[in-house]
Amino acid sequence: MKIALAGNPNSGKTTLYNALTGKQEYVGNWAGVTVSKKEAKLKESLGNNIDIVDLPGAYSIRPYTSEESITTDFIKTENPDVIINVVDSTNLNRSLFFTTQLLELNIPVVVALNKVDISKNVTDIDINKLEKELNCKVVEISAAKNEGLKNLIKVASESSKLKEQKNLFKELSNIHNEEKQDKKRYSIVNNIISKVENRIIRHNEETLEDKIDRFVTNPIIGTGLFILIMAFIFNLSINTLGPLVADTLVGYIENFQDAVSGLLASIGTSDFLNSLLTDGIIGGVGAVVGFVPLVMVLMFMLSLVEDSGFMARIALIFDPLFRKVGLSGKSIIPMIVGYGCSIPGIMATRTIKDEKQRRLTAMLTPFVPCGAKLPIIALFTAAFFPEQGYMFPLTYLVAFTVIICVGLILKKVTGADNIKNYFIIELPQYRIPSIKRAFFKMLETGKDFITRAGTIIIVCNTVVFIMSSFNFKLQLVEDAVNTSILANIATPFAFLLIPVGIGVWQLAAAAITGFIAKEEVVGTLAVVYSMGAAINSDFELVNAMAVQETMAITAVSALSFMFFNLFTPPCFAAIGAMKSEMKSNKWLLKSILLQLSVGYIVAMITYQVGTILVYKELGQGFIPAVIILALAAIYIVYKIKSNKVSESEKKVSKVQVQ
Ligand SMILES: Nc1nc2c(ncn2[C@@H]2O[C@H](COP(=O)(O)OP(=O)(O)OP(=O)(O)O)[C@@H](O)[C@H]2O)c(=O)[nH]1
Ligand SMILES: [Mg+2]
Repeated sequence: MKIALAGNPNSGKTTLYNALTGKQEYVGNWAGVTVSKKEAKLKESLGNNIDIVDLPGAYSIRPYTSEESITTDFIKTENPDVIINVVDSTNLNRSLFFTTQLLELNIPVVVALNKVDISKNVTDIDINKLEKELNCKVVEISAAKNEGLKNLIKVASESSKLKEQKNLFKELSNIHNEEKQDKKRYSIVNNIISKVENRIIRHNEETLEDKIDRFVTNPIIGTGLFILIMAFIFNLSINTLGPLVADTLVGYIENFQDAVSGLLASIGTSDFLNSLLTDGIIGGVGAVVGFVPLVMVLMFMLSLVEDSGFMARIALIFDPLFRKVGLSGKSIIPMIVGYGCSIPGIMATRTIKDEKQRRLTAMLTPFVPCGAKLPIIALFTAAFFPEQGYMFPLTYLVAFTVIICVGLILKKVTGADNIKNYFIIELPQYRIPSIKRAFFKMLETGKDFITRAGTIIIVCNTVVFIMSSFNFKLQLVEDAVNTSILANIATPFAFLLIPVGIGVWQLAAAAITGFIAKEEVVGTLAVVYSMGAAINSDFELVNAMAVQETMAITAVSALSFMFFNLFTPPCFAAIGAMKSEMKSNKWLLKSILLQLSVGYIVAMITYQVGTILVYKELGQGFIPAVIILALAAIYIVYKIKSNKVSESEKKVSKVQVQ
């Protein structure tokens, strides 16, 4: 038997799905979290041979956004045996519109009145009357508290056997004008509500929550609060709790490295094999894994903030700003999700209706520093700016500025400013965040990171180590690494990076491997500079002096290298996600070119301007840098001009048609 979970966004379908199947799918306290359907078996303790399908939230059977159409398509084509319509009981009024539509599909429907744990003190719903009005079973549950689930499954199984569920709303489908039909439907819903619901707190009464919201959604207070919370979170994960855990872990890794090295020496393996294993693999992977605790602490904290309902308010505050750059407030949700990993972030763009805005958001989302970029930021800020604790959060602020500036340029270049859109985000209820959920999310992030370290990073590091140990004649190059295969391949790229201030083959090699996986930037640096012990165990993140000495670049170059890695195209996997979401090779190519140029130019400006300001001299490749910048400026101006011309041509041709 197949049960589909359908309902409005944020009604708790995924929470129910997780409770029924034992899965840990992403639950967020805002609308539009689930963007593709998920399917799994019901837990044995609740029943046998039942498949549960979780669907993206929808307000209507007639789809308005691409993830809503997944829901409609699924229900129409896959014929589930029964639909559980998950309804947020604190918001019955809005939910029933969709319920009445589901009831017209000739598939048995059971209404699961969810969140009864919190709705009892705002509203009183007469279940029996509601069942009569809708002519379907209504079951009270709390997905979050695991209440009423057994009964729900029992009722759903019984209902699935119903051959015919008499539909009380047939007359509606006879109204062919959509607008009229919707109006009629609203009036029917309102009529039902007036009979079954007795709200203790009326919709138009100001609750405590409303009062808090008036305060929090004030742009200045909200932004200030956001910055404070973020600063606290960053501080905790980068300066205190994170390093404390990282320290212990790095201690273990170092002991392991020594043990393996001792063991190999006692067996008498060759020097090369010994150093491949200890420096190349354990050292390189260890350099990456050492940062996992930071990422985990960060994810834990962000998940708590998300769950409290605060992030949805932030989206609302930033809406006007995002709108100015041709995006919508909805664009901020992919970007918040993108903190963890760009891939789900890019997928979350599906909730954006307008195709162009959707693609633009997918283009910009990878500029948000994802979890895999965190080791790069942590390493470089800690090694080159050990006294300037603000450098870490500042990096995120730079990323935000880059997004806004690039968005603005894109808007001018593509003419996306002509799009009118309305931002509807439901403000979810505030609540005490779930430690358990945050904990699971943290574990999952850690697991992902370690899995990647154990697969792709090991492979990359082995290849990098071998390539940096041999020359093209396959001779070991021991002391003259500058003649290694890796050095030979990376040198031409390093040449291109001279105006960026990072024209050394080691850095070029690290940046190239970063396209495979961003963690590998740190992994490669650990190999090419043999600095497995970059993260030391003396209660500070990295051994700043040691790193500065081995890398021998200026602080300004280090910053430029960091920006280059943050803003050039993301890893292969994220590029794949961009490809599948944009559904156009032309757009994909444009995005990659855009990201390459943005990364290059931001890093170049940082280096050239920084060198003049800090060291009072001209940076390397100053002249080429000026030329590149001038060309870029000319190109942008040209594009904007030609866009304006084509806009006015369009207007002219419209007039002619009329
Ligand atoms: N108090 C309470 N909160 C709940 C309950 N069920 C779900 N929630 C919360 O409601 C919010 C939305 O839950 P989700 O399961 O992500 O909602 P969804 O319907 O899958 O949302 P979309 O995927 O956006 O369509 C989360 O913050 C949940 O923790 C419940 O029974 N009680
Ligand atoms: Mg969901």
